[in-house]
Amino acid sequence: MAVGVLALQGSFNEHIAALKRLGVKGVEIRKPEQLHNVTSLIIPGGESTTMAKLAEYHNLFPALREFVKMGKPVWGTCAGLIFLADKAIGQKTGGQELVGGLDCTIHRNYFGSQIQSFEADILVPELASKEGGPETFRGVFIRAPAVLEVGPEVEVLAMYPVPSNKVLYSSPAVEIQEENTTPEKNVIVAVRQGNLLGTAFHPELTADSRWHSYFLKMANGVGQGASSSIIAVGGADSSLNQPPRNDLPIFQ
Ligand SMILES: NC(=O)CC[C@H](N)C(=O)O
Repeated sequence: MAVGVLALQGSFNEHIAALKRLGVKGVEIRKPEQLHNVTSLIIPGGESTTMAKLAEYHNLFPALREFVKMGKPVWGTCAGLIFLADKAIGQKTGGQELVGGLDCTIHRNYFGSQIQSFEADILVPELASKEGGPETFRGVFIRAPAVLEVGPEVEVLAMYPVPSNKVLYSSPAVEIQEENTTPEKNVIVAVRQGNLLGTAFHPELTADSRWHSYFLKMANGVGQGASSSIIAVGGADSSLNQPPRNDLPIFQ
């Protein structure tokens, strides 16, 4: 079956295009019953409060929670990561509904407002060991969240060293200090807990397909003996083992 992409708001088209580059069909999901047609799901970045209101309007929360509980692979990028968190702080007044499932606390706008958005190369040891290619990945952080605390089941896949004079929110993240440098806080920006994957940045806005390829392998149960369930689309390179394309971020 195909990969679903929650298509209420945000960068769902970009995820579908990234999947297509890997030869996989992404299916837009707007209604609860459409989740029956897919075996995995991407929740894109966008604006989580708006996305939550739309999800509520379409009565999607119970079906999304059920999808997560059934152990189906779900990847949340940015606002999608906020959706998957068990707890979010920095929410608008009145809060917002979350899907939950990922045992962590997220700060919704950890790095500040829209104009504090940035790009940075982040170290991605787990991704590089599974997908090959460079040890770093170009992280596009757009009014990005960060993970403040994780539970024991959560695997940290990437951290970003933020100079502590730029840290807007104090968290128990690890502090590192070298001589003659500004102390840095290592902030968690990518996590995995079983079937759930979360990235605070936007891999769908870069030409490096390794996070999509990594998720497709989760979705295909590679290494767990499950049979392949992803639909390949014609015309694109359907190999998931192709060397990563690292030419540029789509948006620079
Ligand atoms: N690029 C993004 O998805 C930003 C998410 C944003 N911080 C929110 O609250 O929704």
